Order: sequence, then C-alpha cells, then structure tokens
Amino acid sequence: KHQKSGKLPPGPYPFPIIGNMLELGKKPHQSLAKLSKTYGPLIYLKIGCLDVVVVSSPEIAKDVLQKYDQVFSSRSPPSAAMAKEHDKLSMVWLPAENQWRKLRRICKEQMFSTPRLDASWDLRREKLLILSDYVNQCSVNGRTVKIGEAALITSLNLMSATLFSVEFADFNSDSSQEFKEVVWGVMECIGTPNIADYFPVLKYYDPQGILRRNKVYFDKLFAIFDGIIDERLKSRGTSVKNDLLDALLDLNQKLEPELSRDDIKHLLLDLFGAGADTTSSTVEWAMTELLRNPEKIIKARNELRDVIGMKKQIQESDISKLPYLQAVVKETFRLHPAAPLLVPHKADVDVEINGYLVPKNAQILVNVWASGRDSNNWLSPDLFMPERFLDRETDFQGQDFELIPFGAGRRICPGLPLARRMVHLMLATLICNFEWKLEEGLKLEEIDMTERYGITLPKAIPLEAFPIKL
Ligand code: HEM
Repeated sequence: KHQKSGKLPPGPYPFPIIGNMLELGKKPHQSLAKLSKTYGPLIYLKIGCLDVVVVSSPEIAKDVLQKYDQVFSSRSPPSAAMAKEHDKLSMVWLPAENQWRKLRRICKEQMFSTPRLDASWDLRREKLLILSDYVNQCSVNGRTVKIGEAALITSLNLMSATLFSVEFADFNSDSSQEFKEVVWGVMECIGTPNIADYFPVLKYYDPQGILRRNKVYFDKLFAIFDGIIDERLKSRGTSVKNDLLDALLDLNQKLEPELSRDDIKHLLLDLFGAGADTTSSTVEWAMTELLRNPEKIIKARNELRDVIGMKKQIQESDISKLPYLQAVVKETFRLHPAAPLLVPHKADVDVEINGYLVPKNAQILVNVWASGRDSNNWLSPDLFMPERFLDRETDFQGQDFELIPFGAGRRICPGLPLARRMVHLMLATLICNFEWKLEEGLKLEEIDMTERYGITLPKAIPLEAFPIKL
C-alpha cells in the first residue's frame, strides 16, 4: 500500500466510481494535452480504479524515462493482451526483468544491430521495387494510390523479408489481405479503450468481447507463423537463410534451449504488431504534410536527385546524405507521433517527482503528442517546417526529450533502427520519381487532418492521390 503522505499531482476533480473517465473522450491524447494546459506538465487522474499520471513536458519525461527509469519500466498489460497468455511471454508487456532482457538482447544481436541490418538490406531492396512498380502501374492506369495502405503492405513486406525472407503481402494476393487484416485487428483490439482495464473485477467477463476477438486474431496469426516455422524446419538441412528466423530456431534447438517455440511465435507477433502500423502511418502523415506543402516536396525531391540521381534506387547507406529528408521525417514525428502516449509505463514503487507523489502501480502516460505541439518547446508549433531541424542537432533516438516518438531509456523502441530505415526508404521511393496530384476538385487546404485514436494514430480519412511518373 502506498503512503498517503505525499501530495498527488494536480488534476480535475474525479466523479465517484468512474473518476475522470469522461475527461478522456474520443481522443485521449488531445483531451490530456488540454488538461495539461490547465493543470501543468504533471497531472493526476483517476480512471475507474486506476491511478493515472500524465507527463507532458520534456523535463519531466526525462525524470521518468531516464532519471527514475528503473522504477518506471514495468507495464500493466491491457486485458486484450491476455489472449493466449501473451502478457506472460511478450517483450512488449513483460516487466523489465530477465526474460524481457533476454528477448531484447536477442532482437538486438540478431536483427537490429547495424551489421545485421546492413546484411539484410538486400532482402529489403526488392520490396521497395515492388512498391515503386505498383505506384508506376497506378500512374499508367490513371488510378489513385491509397498511401497508407501501400505503405502498410510495404512495411509488412520489408519486415517479413527482414525477419524470415518471406513475402506475405503481395499487393493483390488474398494472403496479403488476410495478413493485413489480422495485424489491423490485433491493433484495434489492443487500442480500443476497454472498460475492463479500468475495473479489474470485469477482466474475466470481457464485457466488450475484445479479449475474445483478439484470441481469434492471435490464432490466425499463429497458424501462419506455425506454417512458416514448419517449412523452415524442413528446409534447414539443405539451405541456410541466415535470417532472424534461423537465428531464433538455432536458439530453440540448442541443448538447453534459450527460446521455446511459443516464445518465438509471441515474439514474431510483437514485432509485426508493433512495427507495421506505426511505420506505415508515419509514412502516410509525412506524405500528407508534403502534399499540403508543395514547395517542400520539391525540395525533398531535388535533394534526392542530387544525391542518388534520377531513376536510381535509393540505398540504405544514402539516408545519412539526405539532411532534408531526415528533417521531413523528424518534423513528421514531432506533429504525428505514431504512439502519442508511448506504451503506458507503470510505477513499481511510490516515487516523488517534481514535489508530487506518483503512487505505486500508477499508470504513466507520456504525452509526446502534446510536447510536440507545445510552444514552450517549439516556435510556431502548428506549422510543418522541416527547416527547423536543419540547424539543430535534435534527433529522435531518446536523448532529446522534446522529440521522443520512440520513447527513451530502457523501454525505448527496439525496432527504431529498422523503422528509421523503412520510413526514409519508403518516402524516398514515393517522392523521387513521382509527382502527386490530389483527387479532382480537392484543394490543398481541404486535405482532412483528423486523427483516428487507437494504439497508433493514423489518419481518420485515408490519403489518396494520383501519382505521375517523372
Ligand atoms: C515509426 C515506427 C515506430 C514508432 C514510432 C515506434 C514507437 C514505439 C514506442 C513509443 C514504443 C514504446 C516505448 C515505451 O514504452 O516508452 C515502442 C515499443 C516497441 N516497439 Fe516500436 N515503434 C516503431 C516501429 C517499430 C518496429 C519497426 C518494430 C519491430 C520490428 C518495433 C517494435 C517494438 C517493440 C517490440 C516494442 C516494445 C518494447 C518493450 O516494451 O520493451 N517498433 N515503439
């Protein structure tokens, strides 16, 4: 039981039983940003039975994610994550202890380190050609491209290439549709506000049926993974792929296995679940901002042409030579962080922050969406202005707390190095050899900018535009 002596952070007055639940509304990141304007950068809410503490300034985010990192690195898994005992096996939801540390280490060593990523680049290269061919076809046939969908299929392709050299999501195939829908379904289940998360007695009743739906999606996904694993086990004798799946199976087949088959399937689920939608919605927002700002897309294209030349395919090693494109990506992360409240952390013990008590077991939300749009941190925060990053060193790798779309500290997104490559590559592919026209009659300033809240923050109305081959 936590000591009641300390003073809780300020916040709106809670109603009986539901507490401040109604304050969250349909877009919690926006409602919470508003509340922090009234109550300050550290606020306290009671949501049902849950203590919730919301952080909205870089300074306090640094306290939580760096200074007191150790006591704020647990999670309280949402009840949707209990499907197939995912909460007990998953890198995303495990507490920051041994099994979690092992999974993070394996991912880093086998997949996300620079040498590993450089070595798997060839597998990703052709998936970008598929994207470019698809856009080209749309241009020939005078059809629009749904940017978010094309980016999602490409993310799934790039990730399945990196993870197990297999292609799931061909642009037209049935299997791609199914895989895409399953991944979307999982995201929706985890992202839908679930009353059972705020009233633990409801956990086992699953009043909204979210847990049941999620189980069905997990079963489908595991059936796909089982198929891939079985096939690989058969072919391993004769051919070596040397991808993540081979590395995981090596660990599984050691005399004293480091990973069970279940561990492997839950890990793959985490990687696809956490990586696909975040990456593709970032690309969709970047293209949306660029289409609204024609002079900026031209600037980005000119830079690409200077550096890589016309018609040539971008290489991952080119990214570091493209400061303007990098600035476009940073500016997109500032205004449209894919996980606006990060993934909730949990306090293991009572901690005093900024003179206030953050009680044990409180859920900690870091509102990176709010600090990205806060005029205390940014000049003209509402303007899309990549130029602001050209003369400052700020990066999104977890050191500069005014820009932490991937979090910071020990829970920082492990997929960051791959995500960084994928986002730049997809954008470069879409920008370099194509001009984009909006649908008939739609004016630049009419592009809808509404966000749809979930665990990620995609555009509510998908962006569609006509490509014109240059
Ligand atoms: C633009 C793309 C991406 C963004 C914005 C993003 C953002 C994030 C954020 C904010 C977190 C939570 C950090 C925290 O708890 O404080 C996270 C966790 C995670 N991300 Fe990403 N991510 C992206 C892409 C990826 C990719 C491509 C992968 C894998 C291939 C991935 C795998 C994960 C995993 C496994 C976790 C959980 C880590 C843990 O709890 O220890 N993410 N990501």
